[in-house]
Amino acid sequence: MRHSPATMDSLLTKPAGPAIQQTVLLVGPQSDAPPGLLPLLHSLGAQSQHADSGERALEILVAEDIALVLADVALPGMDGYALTQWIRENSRTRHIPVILLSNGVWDAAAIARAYEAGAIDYLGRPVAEPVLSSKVAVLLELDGNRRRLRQAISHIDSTKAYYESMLNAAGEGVIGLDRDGHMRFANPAARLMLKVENDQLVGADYRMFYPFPAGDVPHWEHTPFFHTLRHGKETRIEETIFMRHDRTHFPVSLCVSRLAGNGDGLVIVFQDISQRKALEEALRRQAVTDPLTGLNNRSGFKSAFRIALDRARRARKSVALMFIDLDHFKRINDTLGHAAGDFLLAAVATSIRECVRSYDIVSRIGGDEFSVVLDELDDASSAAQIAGKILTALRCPFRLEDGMQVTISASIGIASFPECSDDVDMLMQAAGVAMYQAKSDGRNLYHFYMPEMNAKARHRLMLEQALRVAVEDDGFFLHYQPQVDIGTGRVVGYEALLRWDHDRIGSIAPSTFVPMLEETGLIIPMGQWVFSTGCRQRHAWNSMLPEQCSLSVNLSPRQFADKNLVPQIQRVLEANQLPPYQLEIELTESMLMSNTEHTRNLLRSLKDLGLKLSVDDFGTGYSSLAYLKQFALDALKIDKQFIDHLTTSSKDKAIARSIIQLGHNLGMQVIAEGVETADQVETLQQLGCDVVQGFYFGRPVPAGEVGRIPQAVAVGAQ
Ligand SMILES: Nc1nc2c(ncn2[C@@H]2O[C@H](COP(=O)(O)OP(=O)(O)OP(=O)(O)O)[C@@H](O)[C@H]2O)c(=O)[nH]1
Repeated sequence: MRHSPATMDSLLTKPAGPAIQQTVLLVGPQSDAPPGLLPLLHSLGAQSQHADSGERALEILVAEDIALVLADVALPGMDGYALTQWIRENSRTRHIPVILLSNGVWDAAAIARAYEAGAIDYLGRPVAEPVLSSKVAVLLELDGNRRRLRQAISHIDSTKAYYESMLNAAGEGVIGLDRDGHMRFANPAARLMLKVENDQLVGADYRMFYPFPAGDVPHWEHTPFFHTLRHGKETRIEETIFMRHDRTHFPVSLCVSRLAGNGDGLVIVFQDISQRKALEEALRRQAVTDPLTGLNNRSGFKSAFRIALDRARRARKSVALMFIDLDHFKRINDTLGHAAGDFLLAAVATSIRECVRSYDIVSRIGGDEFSVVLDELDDASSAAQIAGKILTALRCPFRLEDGMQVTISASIGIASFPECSDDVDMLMQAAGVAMYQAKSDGRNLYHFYMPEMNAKARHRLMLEQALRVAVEDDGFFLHYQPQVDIGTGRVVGYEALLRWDHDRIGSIAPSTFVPMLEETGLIIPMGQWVFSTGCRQRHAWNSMLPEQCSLSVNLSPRQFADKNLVPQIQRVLEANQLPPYQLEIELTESMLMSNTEHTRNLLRSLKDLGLKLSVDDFGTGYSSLAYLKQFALDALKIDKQFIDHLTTSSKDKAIARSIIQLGHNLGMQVIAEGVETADQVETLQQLGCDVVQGFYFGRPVPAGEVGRIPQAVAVGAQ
């Protein structure tokens, strides 16, 4: 280790440790101490020890730290020469200066003998006090310097050991570079990370660990290290690459500082950040991957889609975005459980993957929503082929973990670049709109986005929002339409019909808002409202209407599936003291078709309550009639579409006749809906229909106007 002279000087002049204690050993007769010596020692801060023989002197020399020996030549036993020689030959004492004293004459032979033995000087007795003083003072000063130097070296050694142990223990790699970029030092951590031995490293230049792309090796002066050297400013590099001795690379973060002191070199402290980077990468991957299917998640999809669009833009190719939403997936979860749902989602992911090319981007962007980006298409219409292929693949039964087979379908919306838009979000929105169109057109379909869909979608969104407001703010009301006994002309019932008038749009058709209520689930609170409002109203009419006159209320599929339906109806009946036969529930064929335990239990419970049950829109749904014998139903309602052309179409007439006969044969009443003319009434009379309902007898009216409806009318040509 090199030190500047200034540093060395300060080490020598400023004692680094405790004050120096010097002892002078006088060997000879006690009374022969040279005059003035003891006061001199006192003035120099030194002390004395006395030995009257050479052997005793040896004991003291071994035991104590002596600064100077003044020994008589003539001693009992071992003489001064022998003592001096021993001192010189002993490693512990060889540095101690010895001055020999003699009462005799110092002739040439004696002087030669003294020097040969290792004495530093000789004096004859009587000793001249000034001579002795000057020699002792000089020798003690030299000894003092030696001791201070020894202290300083020991201090440096312990400081060095301290820093070395810190460097050795440090987890960070520490490399020392000289001003030309040559390595001077590397701590064990640096050597371990660089996989290099100390002797291979020291003297090698910075390129050993700091790689550059081939052909672009900057001169030392263009490195960040040299920059630090020149400007003295610490440089931190959050991420760069270092090279191991085996030429493999690894990422590091580092800090370069100029060495303190003469600034002749640099110290680089670095950390291997491979683990941190791997963790970051894992987190990044997690952030873009859907753990269930291993596909991109929504955010992974968006960035991959963005890249695909940029590429297509440059290559002037088309990109098609498909939005795939499974149909009625909720049912799978509800009936088979969430775990089966998850299993199916993973199987669907695999199935979709198998329908596309390996480089097409497949993602799961939500619960049961997938997307496919068909990259670099020559023509967007080939997306149609792939959509068809996906629909077919998804229609194939999937086998679940327990061996059970399930069949599903999907609805697909397709939007293409550049036709629809060149913006990621707009394309996603367009594909979503097209997908909803496919859903509302019956599902298991694909649709390409068309601009007019957007307006429709916006309109629908607006309506949906208005619908929510109306549900909360009591924006709905009921109208009541009379049902007339075709034989007597008496009003035998009223059908409660839900109505909605929007402030700005005006009256909105039930065919528009009822499916929306159903889809949004708002039908549950609305259905409840219809029951309680209708029943309250029916109760209020008690004095005005005959006791047998019933109120019919339509039930939606969601209400039908609602477990709370029966207790709710029961509560409403009780709250309004309504006898159950005054309430008729209108069901649709599709509800009755699902011959599940739930359906059977529900219908049984409704019947047990004493309610009347009728089948609405009969003849428009499924062709199976098996359910008619399964359940105890009270009435069939012939759909308006068979009534409209009843008098002109022999087929419609035949259908109406068949329905009436079927109903009667099964012990049910038959009600004709949408009756608008006297001819229709007459025909229905001829066919034996029981009850008629339609504009001919009265439009649906608010509750307040029901009182004005005559309770008996003339029916047809009686
Ligand atoms: N098993 C499972 N189900 C999920 C997951 N994420 C969402 N879902 C369910 O997927 C269903 C998605 O339903 P929707 O798409 O709204 O409706 P749907 O029943 O598919 O009906 P349509 O889309 O109108 O044909 C909901 O019931 C969600 O609870 C999931 O990670 N695992």
